[in-house]
Amino acid sequence: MASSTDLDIVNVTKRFGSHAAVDDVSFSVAPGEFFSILGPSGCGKTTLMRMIAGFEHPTSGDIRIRGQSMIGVPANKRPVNMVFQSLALFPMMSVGENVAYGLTCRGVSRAEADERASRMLERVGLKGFGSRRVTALSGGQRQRVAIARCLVLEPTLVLLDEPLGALDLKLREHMKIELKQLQGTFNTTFAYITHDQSEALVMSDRIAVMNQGRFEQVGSPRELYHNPATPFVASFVGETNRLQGEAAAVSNGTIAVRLPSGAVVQGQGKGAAKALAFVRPEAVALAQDPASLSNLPNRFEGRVSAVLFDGAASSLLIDTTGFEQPVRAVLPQAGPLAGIQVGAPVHVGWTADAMKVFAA
Ligand SMILES: Nc1ncnc2c1ncn2[C@@H]1O[C@H](COP(=O)(O)OP(=O)(O)OP(=O)(O)O)[C@@H](O)[C@H]1O
Repeated sequence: MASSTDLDIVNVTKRFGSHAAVDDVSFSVAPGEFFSILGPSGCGKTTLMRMIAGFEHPTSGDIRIRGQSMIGVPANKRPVNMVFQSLALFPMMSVGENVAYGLTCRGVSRAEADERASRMLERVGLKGFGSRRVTALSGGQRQRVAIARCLVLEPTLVLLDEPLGALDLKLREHMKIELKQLQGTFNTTFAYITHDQSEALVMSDRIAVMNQGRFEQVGSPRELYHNPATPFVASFVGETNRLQGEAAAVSNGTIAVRLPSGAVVQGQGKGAAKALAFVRPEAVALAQDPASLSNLPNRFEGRVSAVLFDGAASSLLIDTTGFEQPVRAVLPQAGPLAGIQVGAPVHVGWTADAMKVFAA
């Protein structure tokens, strides 16, 4: 029977002894989708991926690929290929031999395997590299060989386990974009695991945020960023200011949170005796004249404690009256505040809509 999904994870649990590394996780991935699983070290991402690949077996639940249950199907019989952080290329083989290897293992003739490998190398931008040693390639080129070696087998699903983890920052930034574009041109379904939120945000159609064996939220990068469902998602995805306090009063859907200093912030959401409030740095308005913030329910005075210069991503830390932690705000690119210095007085403000409140 044809399936409208490439991957279905149905109530999958994996226990090691009494510890549930993966705890009742369910999700589906559509054909051609770039789906990421994002979470901190130890949250269970690798265990989940290994179960999909067939290197590990679920304690309970089902894993279906194009509607077919994979329970009991050995790893080498699944229509799945995996790209590892180490890439696991064969250093003794040429680039072309690395890409052709999986095909010859499957009984494809040498001539045809070479032909398909060279076409695949062309598609990943490595035309003419077939006879090179893999050791004579840059980190980014090796990355592309690893992808080519995987895609040449035409898997239904490609699993990628932190494949950019070993690259330096600059190359990682570049490969993020390249990987996304490659996935788009091949229209192959990718399941990607990472602990790097910016990788996940840039590349994914949808992201599952994983914490302690469970999915906290599944959504598009925008949904996760703008409408986090839990405090964990709010703090793990993107930069944010996090304030702890107690929920004071609720009126017209706005909730007031009293900070330990007695200062009160206004936000949207649900609070309890203990509440957590989050506001993104780019939602914090800055002004030298407090009158220009008078329409904002959250207005405070402060003083710049640090200027974190990073080009267009520059930010300010502002010691703010009544706050335990400095408030982080985006450094304006133009106007009177663009050149603001440490020690300068400044007023900060934000709307109640920009502040998400959760019961702690
Ligand atoms: N074979 C195993 N036996 C016992 N415990 C295991 C085994 N494999 C993983 N675990 C435990 O399961 C939990 C999840 O591990 P997993 O490797 O899936 O996490 P992860 O999110 O991929 O982390 P990382 O990003 O560090 O690789 C951890 O607490 C880990 O110690």
